[in-house]
Amino acid sequence: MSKGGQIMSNKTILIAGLGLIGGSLARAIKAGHPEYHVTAYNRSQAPRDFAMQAKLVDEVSDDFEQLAVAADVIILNFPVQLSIKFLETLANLPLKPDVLISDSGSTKQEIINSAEKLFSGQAVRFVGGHPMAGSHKTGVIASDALLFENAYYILTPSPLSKPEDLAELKLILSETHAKFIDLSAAEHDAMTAVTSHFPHVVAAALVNNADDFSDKMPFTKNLAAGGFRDMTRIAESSPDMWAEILMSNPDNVVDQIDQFTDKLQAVKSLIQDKQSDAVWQFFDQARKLRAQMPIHKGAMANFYDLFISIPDKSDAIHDVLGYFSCHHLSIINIKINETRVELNGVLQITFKTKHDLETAEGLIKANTDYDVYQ
Ligand SMILES: NC(=O)c1ccc[n+]([C@@H]2O[C@H](COP(=O)([O-])OP(=O)(O)OC[C@H]3O[C@@H](n4cnc5c(N)ncnc54)[C@H](O)[C@@H]3O)[C@@H](O)[C@H]2O)c1
Ligand SMILES: O=C(O)C(=O)C[C@]1(C(=O)O)C=C[C@@H](O)C=C1
Repeated sequence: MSKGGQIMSNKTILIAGLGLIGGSLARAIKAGHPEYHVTAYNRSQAPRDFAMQAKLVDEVSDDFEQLAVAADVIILNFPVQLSIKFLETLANLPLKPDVLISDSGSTKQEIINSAEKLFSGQAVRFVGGHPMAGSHKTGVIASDALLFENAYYILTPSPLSKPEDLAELKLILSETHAKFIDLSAAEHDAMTAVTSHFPHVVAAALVNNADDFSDKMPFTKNLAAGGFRDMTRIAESSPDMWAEILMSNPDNVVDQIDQFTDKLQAVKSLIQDKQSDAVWQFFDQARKLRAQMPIHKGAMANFYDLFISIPDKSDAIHDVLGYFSCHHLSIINIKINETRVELNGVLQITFKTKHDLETAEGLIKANTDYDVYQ
C-alpha cells in the first residue's frame, strides 16, 4: 500500500534469518501471496538449501546487503539484540525509498528506540512485530505456516510508522491467520515479561534446581513426571535467544522476579504456620484463574515426541532409524537422553505429525521389545 496508496502486487519481501520464526513467516507469506518475490538471508547454507527445496522462498543468499537494497519489505528474525545490529547495517545502505522494515523479536522497546535513532529523517518506515506463538525448537526445519494461527500478533507503531503501514503489514501477514493487535512498546514489554519472559526464568531455575538436588540424591531426575515436564518444556529453548530477551527487558523481568519472590515467601509462611485453609485458598484461586485464562493452545502441538528406551549399544540407534526407512516420517529432531546411566539411554525423536509419531511407535513395537512411550 506504499507508493501513493496503491497496492503493490509485485513486492519483494526479505525474510532475514531463516529460523523457526523466519521460516514460518516465509511459509505463510508465500502461501498467502504467491505473486510476491520472497527472498531470504541466512548465514549458513543448510537452512537456505532447505528453504529453496521446500519452496518456502524464491531466492536465498548469504549476502544480506544485496538482498536488503532490492527489498520493499524487510522482516528481521534474529535474536533481539542481533536484529538491532542488522538495523544498524540497514541504516548505512541505499535502501528503496519508503521501504517497510519490521521484526519478530520478543521485546519491542529497545528495537523501536534504535529504529527511531537510526532512521529519523530517512524515507524508512518501521513497525515492530511480535507473533505470540513459538516453540522451544529452533531452526527452519521446525517452521510451520500455521505456527501463528489464532495467536496474537502484536504490532508496535513507532514514530516512523503511520496506521496505513500497520495495515500493509497485516495484509502481507494475513495468511498467518494470527489475531493482530496494536500495542505500544512499553505495554508490550510489561505484559510479555509476565506471561513469557519471567516464566522462562522459572522453568530454567526449576531444572537447575533439580540438578543441584540430584547431587545429593541422584535418582531424583528419574521421578520427573508430567508435572515437571509441563512446567519445564520451555527450559529447552535457545539460550542465545533467551539471554538476549532478558537483557533487552531487564526492568520488567526484575520486577517480576521480586513480585514472585514475595509470593513464594508468603506461601512459605503459610506452610510454616500450618495455615492449611489459606494454602488451600492459594491453590483454589490459581485453579479457577487458570481455567478462565484464554491461553493460546498454539502450534506447539505440532511437535510430537516419542521416547524409546534403547540399550547402550552403538548400533541400537542405527537399527531404530532403519525401521523407519521407506516410511517418509517427518523427523525434526533426534536426541539421546542418558537418564538411566549404565542401563539404557532414552532416544527422543520429534515428529511433525501425530500420524508419523504413531507410525513410528507401531514400528518400534513390531520390531523390538524396547519400552516406547509418548
Ligand atoms: N521461538 C519462539 O518461540 C519465538 C516466538 C516469537 C518470537 N520469537 C523471536 O523470533 C526471533 C527469532 O527466533 P527463532 O525462534 O526463529 O530462533 P532460531 O534460532 O530458530 O533462528 C534464529 C535465526 O538467527 C540466525 N542467527 C543467529 N545468530 C546469527 C548471527 N550471528 N549472524 C547471522 N544470523 C544469525 C540463525 O541463523 C537463524 O536464522 C527472536 O528474536 C525471538 O525472540 C521467538
Ligand atoms: O511455546 C514456546 O515454547 C514459547 O516459549 C513461545 C513463546 C512464549 O510463549 O513464551 C516464546 C517467546 C515468544 O516471544 C513468544 C512465545
